[in-house]
Amino acid sequence: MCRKWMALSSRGTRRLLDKSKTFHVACGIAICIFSVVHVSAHLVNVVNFSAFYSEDLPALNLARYLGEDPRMIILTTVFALIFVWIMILLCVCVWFVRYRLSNYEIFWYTHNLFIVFYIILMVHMVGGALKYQTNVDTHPPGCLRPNQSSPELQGEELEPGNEERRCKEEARFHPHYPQTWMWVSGPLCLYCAERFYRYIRSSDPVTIVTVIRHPSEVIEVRMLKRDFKAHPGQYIVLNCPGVSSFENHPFTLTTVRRTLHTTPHTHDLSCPTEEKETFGVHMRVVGDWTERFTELLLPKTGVELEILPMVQQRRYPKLYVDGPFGSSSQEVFNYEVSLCVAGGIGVTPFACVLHALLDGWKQFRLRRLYFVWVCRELQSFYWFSELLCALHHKLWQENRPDYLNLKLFVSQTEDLQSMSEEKYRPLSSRLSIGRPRWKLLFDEISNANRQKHVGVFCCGPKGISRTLHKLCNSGRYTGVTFEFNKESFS
Ligand SMILES: NC(=O)C1=CN([C@@H]2O[C@H](COP(=O)(O)OP(=O)(O)OC[C@H]3O[C@@H](n4cnc5c(N)ncnc54)[C@H](OP(=O)(O)O)[C@@H]3O)[C@@H](O)[C@H]2O)C=CC1
Ligand code: HEM
Repeated sequence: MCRKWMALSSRGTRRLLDKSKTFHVACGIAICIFSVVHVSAHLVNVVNFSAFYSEDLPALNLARYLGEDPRMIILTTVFALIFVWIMILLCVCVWFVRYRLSNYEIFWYTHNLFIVFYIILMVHMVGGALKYQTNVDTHPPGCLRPNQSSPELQGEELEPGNEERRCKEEARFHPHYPQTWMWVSGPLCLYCAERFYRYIRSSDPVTIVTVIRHPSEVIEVRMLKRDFKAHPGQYIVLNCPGVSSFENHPFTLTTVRRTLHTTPHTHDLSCPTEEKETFGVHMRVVGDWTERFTELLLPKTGVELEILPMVQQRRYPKLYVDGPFGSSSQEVFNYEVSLCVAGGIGVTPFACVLHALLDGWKQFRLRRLYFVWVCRELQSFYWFSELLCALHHKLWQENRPDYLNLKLFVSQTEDLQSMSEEKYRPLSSRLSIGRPRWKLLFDEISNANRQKHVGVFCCGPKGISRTLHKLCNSGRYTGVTFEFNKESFS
């Protein structure tokens, strides 16, 4: 979960760590499974301590007397109580993960109990229940005490020369040195350093400069922040205390830099591809956080577009930004051929990619981009219609019409209008009805790009990424390799 360190890592490491959250969940579940095994072993141990209470070696006992009720041992010894608490904390930590999407705060509060979990984990050996013998040489296991006779000799005295079987002194024991902290402290320090760095860096609020209401319940927020640097495809995490002090929501950067035209659909956009201090995100207003956030930004309905001169900054809500963090769509440029598939607002990670190409496509390894965008309504394409048309015209002017292979699909066909404005002809002529036929698309790409590695990037409803992931791994395309890169925070 050290997102910042990962954003600094090399491309190969980043690809490896791209599934960091999935890996974290797998580790979390493994921690739960092995904690159950570990605690069960302790419970069996507690029963053994009670059943095998030793009069000879009192230092080894945990029970106070033979046959003591194991439950009493658990409730009255520090070490046993500790592992009961660890399990309670772990169950709370994990149980509330299910509320992460519906009520982030419950998740966040309970999940941060991991700090207490780790502290107890590091000290849980201090009870000293498990010991090792410190004088095996002077009291070898099985040696005979002064008043003890050898069972084999039936009570007869040891003949001379056999004395070495006698114990030279009483057995001495010492609790094991607690080692848990050695295993846990490294990663924990790394994570604490990450959280501290993120806290410092996100502590000053951003300045909101523009809020735009787009069709299909999407708003765009443009912000200003000193020393903010980002690469195409990265994402930020927004926190608006006016909505919730602990909810942090990830949004991909779709940066704006220049002034807006009059209507909300046309704006000249550019992405953080050079020293820019402004950045922006598009967010679909679904769910309690985005709805409440939108009310704070645009309280009056019907306000389409609001650019306030800096001096007249309306009292927008305080907004804090954590990030930017790396994401897989940064890899789009590192393939010769890439396929970007966006479903609905899932287009946002690719908006930055398109901006970067508009700013200067020649600088990248990428030589051909297949861009497929599926939306429910025609209106949604207006979110980035200017950008798509600008890139299309630029590539035609620079005599590279084959660089961008654009396909738009509108899946809901009732009361369909067309994109009638002349300037959107490049889009309306590439618009199809219904969902894409993925196999046909992959056949087309594989026939046109023999012996190539094609980077497949997807952001949108899970159904799309599952279908594409399966196609990439289907092995049905000889002579071309499709490498799947999933984009998601959820
Ligand atoms: N960086 C990130 O991780 C981001 C992720 N997202 C995710 O992207 C998604 C986009 O949400 P939203 O805008 O509401 O998308 P929609 O639910 O509006 O769906 C977008 C389009 O995808 C189509 N679609 C859905 N499933 C398939 C499929 N299996 N094959 C082909 N087409 C399909 C839908 O067609 P139909 O109408 O026929 O269902 C629809 O036209 C969200 O799940 C969000 O979590 C969003 C932004 C950023
Ligand atoms: C001992 C067990 C666990 C510990 C110590 C732990 C710890 C953490 C930590 C430190 C974070 C990072 C929060 C951040 O920096 O944003 C985190 C996030 C997360 N954890 Fe766990 N976790 C545990 C178990 C689990 C399990 C079992 C699951 C799922 C089944 C899970 C799901 C998540 C998710 C989804 C996130 C991402 C939160 C976000 O990005 O908003 N965790 N966890």
